Amino acid sequence: TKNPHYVGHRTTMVHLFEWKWNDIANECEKFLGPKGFGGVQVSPIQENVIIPNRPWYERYQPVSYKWSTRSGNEQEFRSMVRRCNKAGVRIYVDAVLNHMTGNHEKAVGTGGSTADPHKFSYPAVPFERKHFNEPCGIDYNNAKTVRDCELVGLHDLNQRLDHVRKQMIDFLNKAIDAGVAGIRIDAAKHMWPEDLKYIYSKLKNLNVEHGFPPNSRPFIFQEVIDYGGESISKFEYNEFAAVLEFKHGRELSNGIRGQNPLKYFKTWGTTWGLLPSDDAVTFVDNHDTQREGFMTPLTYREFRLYKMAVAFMLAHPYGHPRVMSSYDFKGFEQGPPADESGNILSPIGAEDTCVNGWVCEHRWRQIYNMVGFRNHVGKAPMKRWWDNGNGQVAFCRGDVGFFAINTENADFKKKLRTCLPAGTYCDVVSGELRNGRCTGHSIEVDAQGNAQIEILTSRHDGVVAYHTGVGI
Ligand SMILES: O=C(/C=C/c1ccc(O)c(O)c1)N[C@@H](Cc1ccc(O)cc1)C(=O)NCCCOc1c(-c2ccc(O)c(O)c2)oc2cc(O)cc(O)c2c1=O
Ligand SMILES: [Ca+2]
Repeated sequence: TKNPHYVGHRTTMVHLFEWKWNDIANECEKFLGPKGFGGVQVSPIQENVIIPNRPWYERYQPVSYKWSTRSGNEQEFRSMVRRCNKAGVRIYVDAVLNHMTGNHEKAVGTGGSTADPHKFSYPAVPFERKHFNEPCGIDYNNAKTVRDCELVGLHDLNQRLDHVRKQMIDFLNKAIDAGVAGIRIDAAKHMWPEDLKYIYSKLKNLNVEHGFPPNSRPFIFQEVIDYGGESISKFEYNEFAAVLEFKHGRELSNGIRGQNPLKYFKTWGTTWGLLPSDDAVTFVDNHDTQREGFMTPLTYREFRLYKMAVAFMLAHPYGHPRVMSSYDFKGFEQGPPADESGNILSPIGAEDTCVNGWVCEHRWRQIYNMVGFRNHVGKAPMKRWWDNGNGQVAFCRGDVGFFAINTENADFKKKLRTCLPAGTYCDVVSGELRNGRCTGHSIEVDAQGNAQIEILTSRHDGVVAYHTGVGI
C-alpha cells in the first residue's frame, strides 16, 4: 500500500506554495501541528535559473541539485524538516527531474551557479550534452515523444543513463537522510515508468531518527496530468507509486458549481475512471491549474464554492487529500510576494494573521476544521448516502461523522438519519466546540439518530459537518 507516514490519526497535507523554509517551520509549530495537518508539500529545493520578473515557474527550471532557492539554503531546509517532524508534520519535497532549463543567455541560478543552456552545459551538477535527449517537439498522441522530446523547450534529461540516475538518486537520498517523508515527482508523465521505478528502487528507507518506523519507504506521488484522451495514461504509473489525480479537481468543481448534479457523486471513485483510492493524491486546485484560463477549477477566488469543494474532498473517504495554500496572483506569470531585491515576503504577520498578499487557505476555519473532521472519522466507511435527486446531498462516516452539502439555490431542510448517537453536536464548518458550547450552528440528534438538517441558501457556508468529537 501507499503510505504518507503521517503521525497518529493525521490524514491531510497542505501545499505551502513558494513559502520560505523558516516560515514553514514556524507554521508547523504554531498552526499545522496543533490543527492536525499531516504534512507539507514544499516548493522545489534544487537551485533554479533566475528569470527576469521572477515568474513562479522559474523554480521548475533547475540549474543544479544544490539546495539553494529563494525559499532558503540547506541549513534552513534541514532545520525546517527537524522542527516540522517534531511538531508531527511531515515534509514532502517537489523534485524536478525531467528537465533542466530552457535556453537562457548567461543562465545564473538562485545559488550563484552558472550554466550554458545553449550548449546543454550545467557544470554545477555536472550535466553536459550527452546526458540530454535530442531536442524534438512533443506530440501528446505519441508516447515516445512525450518522454524523449523537450517539454516546452526545456532541456530533456535521459534518465536511462547511469550518470543521470546517480545524480538523481543521490539528490533524493540526501533529502531522505535529512528527514523528509516523501517526494512529489514533477512532470512524471514525461519520464519513462521503468526509469522512475529504477530510481525509486534505489532510494533509502526513511530516517528513523525523525520518528519513522524502521523499513518505511518514501511516499512518492507523481504528477501525471491525465484527463483522458492522450497517449499516456496515469495507470502506467500507479502500480509502483502514488499518482496525483487531476480528474478529481475538475469533476468535483463541475459538481459543486451545479454543472453536474451532485447526486451523481454517490459513486465517486474508480467508477468515475479515477485511480484506486489508495493510489490517488487528491486536490481541488494546484499551483498550475488555479492559473489556467480553460476549464479552471474552483479556487480561492470563488471562495464560497471553493470551501464547499474542499469540504466535500475532506469529508469523502476517497484518496490522500492535499489542500492548496496560495498567494493572490494578479497575472498568470506572477511570482510570490517579494521585496524589490526579490526576497520572498513572510506570509504570517505580527498578530499571527495572513499578510503580504498571501491567501493561506489552510488557515480558513472551514478548511482546517474539515481536516479535523477527516482525522476524527479515519477509515470509517461512507454509508447512508442521501440526495434529493439533484444538488442536495448528505452521508455518514460510520457512526462517527455526518456531512451535508447544498449546491442548489433552494434551502436544504430535511429530517435525516445522522448515524450519530443521541445528543447535541456542533457544526465544525460554521464554528467549533469551545468551553462546552457551540460557537456556530448545532443539531439535536434523537434516540433514533435523526436530526433536522438545514442549510439555507442565505447561510455563509453551503456545507455542515458533525462528528462525535464535537458532541456536548
Ligand atoms: O505554465 C508554465 C509552467 C507550468 C507548470 C510548471 C510545473 C508543473 O509541475 C506543472 O504541472 C506545470 N509555464 C509557462 C511559461 C513557459 C515556461 C517555460 C517554457 O519553456 C515555456 C513557457 C507556459 O506557458 N508553459 C506551457 C504550458 C504549460 O506546460 C508545462 C507543463 C505541462 C502542461 C500540461 C501538461 O499536460 C504537461 O504534461 C506538462 O509542465 C511543466 C512542468 C515543469 O516542471 C515546468 C514547466 O515549464 C512546465 C510547463 O511549462
Ligand atoms: Ca523527458
